[in-house]
Amino acid sequence: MPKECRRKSSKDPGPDRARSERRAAGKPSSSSSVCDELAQAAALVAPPPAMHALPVPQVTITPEGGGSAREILPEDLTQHPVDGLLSRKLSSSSLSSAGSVESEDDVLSDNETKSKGIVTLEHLLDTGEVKPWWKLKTYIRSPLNTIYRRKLNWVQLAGHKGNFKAADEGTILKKFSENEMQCFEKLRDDELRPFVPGYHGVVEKDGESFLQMTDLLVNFDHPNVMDCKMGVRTYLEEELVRARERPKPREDLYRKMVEVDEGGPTPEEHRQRGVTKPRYMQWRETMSSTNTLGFRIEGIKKHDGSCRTDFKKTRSKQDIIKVFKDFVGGDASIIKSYLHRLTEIRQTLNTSEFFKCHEVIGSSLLFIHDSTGKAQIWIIDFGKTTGLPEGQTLSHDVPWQEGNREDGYLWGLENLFHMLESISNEETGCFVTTESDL
Ligand SMILES: O=P(O)(O)O[C@H]1[C@H](O)[C@@H](OP(=O)(O)O)[C@H](OP(=O)(O)O)[C@@H](OP(=O)(O)O)[C@H]1O
Ligand SMILES: Nc1ncnc2c1ncn2[C@@H]1O[C@H](COP(=O)(O)OP(=O)(O)O)[C@@H](O)[C@H]1O
Repeated sequence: MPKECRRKSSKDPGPDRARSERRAAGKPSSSSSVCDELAQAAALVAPPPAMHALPVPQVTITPEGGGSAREILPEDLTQHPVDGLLSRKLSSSSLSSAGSVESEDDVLSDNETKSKGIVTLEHLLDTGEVKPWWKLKTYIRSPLNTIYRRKLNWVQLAGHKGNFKAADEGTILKKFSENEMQCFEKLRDDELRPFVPGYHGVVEKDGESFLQMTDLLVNFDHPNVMDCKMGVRTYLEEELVRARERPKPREDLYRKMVEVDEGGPTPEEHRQRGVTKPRYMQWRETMSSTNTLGFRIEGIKKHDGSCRTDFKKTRSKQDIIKVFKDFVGGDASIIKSYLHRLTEIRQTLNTSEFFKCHEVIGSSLLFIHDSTGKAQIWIIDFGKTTGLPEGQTLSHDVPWQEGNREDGYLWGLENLFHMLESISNEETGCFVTTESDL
């Protein structure tokens, strides 16, 4: 897949390229136009079967995005990085929530590139309409615009910092990605439409392009949010090929690996102080439940404002069940609602034309519920979801082998479903939830 098909700001085509691509496609571009183990260096192996926030890292979402990762260039190296060989390992995502106006001074920032908590989004669009503050749930428009810039408190438990902006009420802006835009456009006519965020087109602001979409948290009151990244693989086959042909060990990924597991890098990688992207992603997959269950927990934000993103080593079924139970506060009815929604999603995925002919990599299921009992699950993040060549389809539930482009999405969904089902059964004593109950 070409570089422009990727979602992160650092890999995206950039505003100029994006603009000219849209121009070429005859699309409008005015600001009003509704216009991301332990592998030795060895061969690949198929995978086995209004916030009262507690202290969490705060960051300011800026148009520039997070810091860019420095790749170690071949000229930096004295030795060939990983002998051109790669093995299996794994990757992440993000979360959001409603909030209030803050002054510029209230906003903290840090140096990480990955978001892991409550963030403050800068408001980019202004319709000029002013509503009384008591009518505004998601954010408050301050009349003292010159003193306070409108900001939206949000929770982004994973994914890249700088990827989101606040927009008109009920919507958010995500940094433009050609790939994700194409997915949203195709999803408009697909059966999956009710399960993905509403797409409102591309918006250009201050020389940058964004995808405008519905803020899924807007109708929740102090929502609990969980991001589960789906699938057995979190990187594209092309990333593997590229790393094999031209390995670029990265120091930032090496550091992230060492932070979790000092023994993660091979002696060679320790010497280089760098690991390649697929190597890192495969390692992440193996450390977490991606390889063994086809999904993993990325982050959680609870109604009390507390956030957790330390799930890199959450791998066993028991640990995941514990996290889910804590997430729903032991409320069996929430689990039942989630099971119901998962059943609908599963049924729809089985008939969706879009799903049939796309490799779905790095996409997440966003679980949201609040104290009213409302519980929803949404399919988000299509930055690395890629169309297959004409006539090719995927089954999404067979093991991945390089070249078959399988993603293990349905296998993961099945495992996730059964895990929630087992919680439901436990929570309700001898009551057994079956599909006909849902
Ligand atoms: O979760 P951690 O361990 O921080 O690793 C991250 C996630 O896997 C990101 O995926 P996501 O955005 O889905 O969370 C991925 O971005 P891509 O999705 O672009 O692959 C990052 O790659 P780099 O951005 O290349 O560092 C990778 O460093
Ligand atoms: N439409 C949305 N409504 C509410 N929150 C969202 C929406 N889209 C994304 N998010 C939040 O932002 C996070 C990052 O989204 P994602 O699309 O995965 O970004 P990235 O491409 O940077 O990984 C998600 O985990 C979720 O919390």
